[in-house]
Amino acid sequence: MTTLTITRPDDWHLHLRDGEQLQDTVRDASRYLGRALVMPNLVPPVTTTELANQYRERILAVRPEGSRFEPVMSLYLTDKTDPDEIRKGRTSGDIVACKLYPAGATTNSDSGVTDVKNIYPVLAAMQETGTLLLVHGEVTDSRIDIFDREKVFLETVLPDVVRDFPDLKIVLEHITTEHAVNFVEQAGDNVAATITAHHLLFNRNHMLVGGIRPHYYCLPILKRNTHQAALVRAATSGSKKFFLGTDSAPHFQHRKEAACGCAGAYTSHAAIELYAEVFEEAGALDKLEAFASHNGPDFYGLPRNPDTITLVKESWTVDAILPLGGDQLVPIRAGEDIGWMVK
Ligand SMILES: NC(=O)N[C@@H](CC(=O)O)C(=O)O
Ligand SMILES: [Zn+2]
Ligand SMILES: [Zn+2]
Repeated sequence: MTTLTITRPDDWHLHLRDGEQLQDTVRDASRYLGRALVMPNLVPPVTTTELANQYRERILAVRPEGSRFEPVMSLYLTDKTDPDEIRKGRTSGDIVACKLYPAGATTNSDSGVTDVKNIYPVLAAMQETGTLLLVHGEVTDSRIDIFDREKVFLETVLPDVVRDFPDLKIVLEHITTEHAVNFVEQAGDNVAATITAHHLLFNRNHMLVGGIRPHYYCLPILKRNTHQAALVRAATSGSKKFFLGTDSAPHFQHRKEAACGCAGAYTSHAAIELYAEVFEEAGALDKLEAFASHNGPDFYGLPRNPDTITLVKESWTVDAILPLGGDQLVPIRAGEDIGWMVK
């Protein structure tokens, strides 16, 4: 039996949602994660330390018995975010990062930032306090093709931010292109990226060949296979600039299997197992620990988890549907097998 023991992983990009959905998302997150950076795109968004603290309490309240899973909280930036709110969040100790959603770029981003220049005083406060900037890196200009939106963001928006805030720690979230890999590799040590399991496993053919498959639809959208290959190379390279962020984003089945379906893929039920498949396929299982458990906390300036988990090479079948707040969702790999299991 093949086993793999690694430092306990963290997920640096996770959507736990709220209300009745929380018990289901937190149960999956608690399976083996030490921590998760909890995304603030609730409705209404988590824009203040007070809202983040309340949200954190709601998450902790539904942790399964005995779980030590720790949510790490972030704030949602808007055109109106007050720089003092950043200082408050940092000194009160709990806010380690803020999320930049270009207005309209993705699920629940309507209150996002309309022009990055509007938040320059906020970015200055973040740089000063060591608060990380997490970026959904896509432009929203309707004239730009959806498959080019990440690339254009990297050409037209992010270079200014990197130049104007040389000490700001920036995480380019859920990268999907070779352009993003190159951008991050060429930037200084203050720039890193998260990579999802689904962008490593799939490309746009999985979503569009032989019928349109809404459960593969997420943002940034799956790209062509050459980009997928670049992501696998980056994740399995051993570079400290790339780390695990699932972007597991639950939506009800009926909201995805619809004429206008929601963006988001759910992988929390099997995330580390899916990453293990990718790393094994790439002949790089020895690099999984750095990607899943070391690079993230090192970049965030937080301690690595003190204990380990063990993965066993044993096949199991994913349920066709999973519960979500009294309704249901269709997870990635629904009804299919996965080759690794958490012991
Ligand atoms: N990734 C997605 O397609 N959706 C995310 C939002 C996001 O991370 O962009 C969601 O909240 O559903
Ligand atoms: Zn996003
Ligand atoms: Zn996300």
